[in-house]
Amino acid sequence: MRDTSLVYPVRDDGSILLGRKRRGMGYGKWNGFGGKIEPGETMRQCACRELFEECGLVMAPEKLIMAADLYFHQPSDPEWSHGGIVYFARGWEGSPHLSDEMEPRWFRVEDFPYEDMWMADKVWLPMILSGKRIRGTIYFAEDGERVFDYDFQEMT
Ligand SMILES: COc1nc(N)nc2c1ncn2[C@H]1C[C@H](O)[C@@H](COP(=O)(O)OP(=O)(O)OP(=O)(O)O)O1
Repeated sequence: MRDTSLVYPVRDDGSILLGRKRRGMGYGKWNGFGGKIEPGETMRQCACRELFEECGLVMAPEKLIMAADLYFHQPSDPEWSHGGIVYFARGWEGSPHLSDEMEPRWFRVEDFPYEDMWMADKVWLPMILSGKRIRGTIYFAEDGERVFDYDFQEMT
């Protein structure tokens, strides 16, 4: 699969915008906003395009804050495996709205709905929410859901 972007907008009070996926990969799960990179785009441009398409927020690519460089690896299915660059966003324009792809809602970090998110999020999201910048690989089982291993390094 092509590499992907994933953006978590953060308000001044620390709450974070998640979206419940309304179609496609991760259907029904709460996640950040993002998608597959298109030819000719940088990953930052991809992240801002997807953020706008999925909830209407307008963000300048250079203002995104990179938080993680991940590889979602399913050894049994190389076609599924893909990279994911994760950003925080602050200082966007506009207000989030429902789209064909996402139902947006603000969450306090302590109220994150991990039971309705990708299982692996429980492992790496708390690291970046605590201010670490990480690079690493998450090894998924054949179902593309369960996690059987992971390996992260902190980026300096
Ligand atoms: C497998 O682990 C994952 N965890 C999390 N938290 N997010 C993930 C994982 N794998 C993919 N994602 C993210 C990356 C993207 O933001 C979306 C998937 O993007 P999608 O397939 O919807 O990409 P689009 O380009 O929007 O797709 P179409 O235009 O083809 O519908 O999930």
